[in-house]
Amino acid sequence: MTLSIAHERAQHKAETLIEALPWLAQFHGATVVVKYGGNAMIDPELQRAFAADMVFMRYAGLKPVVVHGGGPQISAMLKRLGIASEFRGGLRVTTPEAMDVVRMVLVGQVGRELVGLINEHGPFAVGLSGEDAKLFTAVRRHAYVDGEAVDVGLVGDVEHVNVGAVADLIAAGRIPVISTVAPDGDGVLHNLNADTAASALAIALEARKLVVLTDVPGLYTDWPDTTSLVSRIDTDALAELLPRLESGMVPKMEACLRAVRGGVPAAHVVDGRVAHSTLLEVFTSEGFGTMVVNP
Ligand SMILES: Nc1ncnc2c1ncn2[C@@H]1O[C@H](COP(=O)(O)OP(=O)(O)O)[C@@H](O)[C@H]1O
Ligand SMILES: CC(=O)N[C@@H](CCC(=O)OP(=O)(O)O)C(=O)O
Repeated sequence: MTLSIAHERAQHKAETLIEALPWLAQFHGATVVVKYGGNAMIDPELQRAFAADMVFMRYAGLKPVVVHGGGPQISAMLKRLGIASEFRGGLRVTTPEAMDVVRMVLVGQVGRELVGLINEHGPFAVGLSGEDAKLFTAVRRHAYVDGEAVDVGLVGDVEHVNVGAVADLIAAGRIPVISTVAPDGDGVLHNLNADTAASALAIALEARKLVVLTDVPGLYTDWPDTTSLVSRIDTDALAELLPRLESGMVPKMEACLRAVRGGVPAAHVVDGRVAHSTLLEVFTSEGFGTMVVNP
């Protein structure tokens, strides 16, 4: 390699590092809630990149909190066990038998794997479920299909968030990794949609950002027309668009809307198929994906 090429490469690396400076200054000390899901949770290389991003954020002085999904893993385990499973209005119909499997997979498998990947970098990640230290209290909810309320069994919304245990872990420099099952007021365990739970937690923690990983570049206002991808949308425009969105995006965009209306300054949907998508969103000037903000 000639000296000029080596200099050029070094210069490029320095430019990339220095581009992060204003974002490091802006977000130092900020709590960022990240919903981990989609391909980033299935592909081993993307899994490792995600774990590294959380540790990078932590060393950069931010306070990442991870809420993970696991829908595909739950479906696979239910199938292996011969337990029928279906979704209604974007929510899994959850019988008591299925609930046991949801808890086993989310808390005992998906959560554990992510904790292990993060902890390859040091003693950072601690796994919790909504049951731990009463983190979440669930209230049973219905799904809506063509405007009609339908019973989907042990499925809950977050009624109350008790941030104590998560705040303690953050204060101790840990990275909380949260699985979204939670008891209702009577102690009966419910299955929570992970996007919804991430949003409730971001509000309760007064997070500066909610970042939701998905398998598309962002929100399309006219799905699947690829020219309709938006980089920024305000909550009024999003609320107006929401009834016209298709099922996959509904819980995600509802979660972003609720978070921003609940006081989180910005919520982002980013493409988890791109390695290090969370870092790109937080530390680069272009941003990444779709950002939801107040009008
Ligand atoms: N308006 C839209 N903008 C973007 N994606 C959409 C839209 N409408 C439907 N989708 C679909 O929603 C999917 C994301 O939802 P889902 O698969 O439930 O997410 P995840 O598995 O990441 O939690 C996208 O992969 C896309 O196929
Ligand atoms: C009520 C409900 O549907 N719960 C989800 C919980 C997991 C989740 O939300 O995972 P993703 O983010 O990967 O979709 C389920 O049982 O699949």
